[in-house]
Amino acid sequence: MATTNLSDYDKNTVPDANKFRFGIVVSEWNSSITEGLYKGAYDTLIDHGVLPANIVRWDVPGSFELIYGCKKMQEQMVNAVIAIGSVIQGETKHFDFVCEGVAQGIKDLNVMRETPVIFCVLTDNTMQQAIERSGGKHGNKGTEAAIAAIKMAELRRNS
Ligand SMILES: Nc1c(NC[C@H](O)[C@H](O)[C@H](O)CO)[nH]c(=O)[nH]c1=O
Ligand SMILES: CC(=O)[C@@H](O)COP(=O)(O)O
Repeated sequence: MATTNLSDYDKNTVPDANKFRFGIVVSEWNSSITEGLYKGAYDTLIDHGVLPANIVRWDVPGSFELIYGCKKMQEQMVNAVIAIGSVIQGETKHFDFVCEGVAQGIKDLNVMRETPVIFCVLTDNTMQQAIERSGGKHGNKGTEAAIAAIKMAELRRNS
């Protein structure tokens, strides 16, 4: 059963993000998808008061490189990091290893360091599924990730 719309949320539950700075690391693989995710995340951050100058973007070759890119981004003066990628099933088990590796790597960054890293990596069976979740009929996971980033930055500030 497909997920509910990823972009539906109550704006009143989101803290003012004017004081926060965010790093966004974007995979170049399936760039038509990752650019849609990035737009969703960027527009949502701006919508909640983040200044354009406080959004830092780095690109990496593929989703597996998100781990290293986010690790280095955590060393920057940012309140939270968003990892953006799109992994689409091919003919082999490579999909499984990339997806599991990225999920575990980003989990490890959240465990080992203080700056939260938000997992905005689509892991789809088909390109159509990816299209539907990066600005299509199921919304935009980039929007969801930006909201999570703001909430986690606030949690870190208050903890
Ligand atoms: N097939 C996809 C990849 N594969 C590339 C890896 O992420 C990595 O860059 C390579 O193994 C070298 O380390 N990456 C995606 O982001 N999406 C894919 O569908
Ligand atoms: C997820 C991948 O790395 C995938 O695109 C590779 O395709 P294939 O499994 O057909 O080699």
